[in-house]
Amino acid sequence: MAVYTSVSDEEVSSFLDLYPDSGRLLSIKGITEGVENSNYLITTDVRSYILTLYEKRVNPEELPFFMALTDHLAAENLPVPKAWKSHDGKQIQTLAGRPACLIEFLQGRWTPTPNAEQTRATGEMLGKMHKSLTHFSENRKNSLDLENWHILAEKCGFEAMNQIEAHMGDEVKKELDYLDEFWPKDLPRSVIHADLFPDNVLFEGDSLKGVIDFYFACTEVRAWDLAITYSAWCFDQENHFLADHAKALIKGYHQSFALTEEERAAFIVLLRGAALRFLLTRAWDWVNTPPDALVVPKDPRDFFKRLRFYREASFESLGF
Ligand SMILES: Nc1ncnc2c1ncn2[C@@H]1O[C@H](COP(=O)(O)OP(=O)(O)O)[C@@H](O)[C@H]1O
Ligand SMILES: N[C@@H](CCOP(=O)(O)O)C(=O)O
Repeated sequence: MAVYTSVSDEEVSSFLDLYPDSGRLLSIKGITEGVENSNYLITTDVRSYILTLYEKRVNPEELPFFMALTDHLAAENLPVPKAWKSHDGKQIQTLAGRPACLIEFLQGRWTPTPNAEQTRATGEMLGKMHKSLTHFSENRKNSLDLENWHILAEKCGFEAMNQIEAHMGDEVKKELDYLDEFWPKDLPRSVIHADLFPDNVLFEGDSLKGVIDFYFACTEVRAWDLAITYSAWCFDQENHFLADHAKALIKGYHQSFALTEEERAAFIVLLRGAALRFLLTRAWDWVNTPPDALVVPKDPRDFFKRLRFYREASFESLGF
């Protein structure tokens, strides 16, 4: 579920009046997918829109960065949703007491079980975004970097993680020590998507129609974005490694952008960092989401299993 803030027909009609040629409101439908913000599908007699109301996890001061990022990628014909501009040129408004944007609606649907061709297409699109972002000059600090993984792990509690699954907390502690020692410091950095999971990529058949949800985008080690995407796309729902998906993802990425030798050499460390980052944010939500909450927390054990897989993996088995 992700409809935290309710809006009335009257509020949305007045909101649409702020935008040129937005049309007459026909319907408002709350979108239950997603976890961060409230999203509505708005249909008018002219077109469809996504109305996003930003909830507590997005800092309103950072919204201009996200708008500049999607404007930059869209200007290079990449399929990302731009925020519409109101009569007075503003992309960010207030609605129902929350910062709000009217976002371009993209066709397509996400798939929970992507095939190898969809995975290749996603790698190719990630490479295109990375290429485009080599000349994007804005920056945003990663609020979920190695330093913050330490803080999050302490806040979660190693014992609480051991309760989620035996040894989870102990292994997280060891992994943090490992990453402190080996996390690469000198790899190329740029703005990255940082959350390119299957639920953020829209397809019609195998044709990639859109990339959404840039609200974790930040300035980071660029190849870590590929490691995050790999960790999200190259395992099945029982967390078995999908070697054909891994090969396809890397092949697709190389069709539009190249990894350096140093990035390839560091890739297992980057994968371990990706698995730990999602293990920790999920563990935090797991222990802090009340049982009666409307949002179902995602399972941290998935990334515990993937982390264990990476610790045992050889470079040759990774699909390069
Ligand atoms: N621009 C868009 N075009 C079409 N559908 C979208 C768009 N943005 C979001 N959606 C739909 O809304 C869902 C939740 O959006 P998302 O940005 O992932 O939310 P959250 O930030 O809360 O996680 C997506 O899975 C998708 O179905
Ligand atoms: N991709 C993350 C959760 C972030 O949620 P999103 O709905 O904004 O993509 C995870 O799977 O842990």
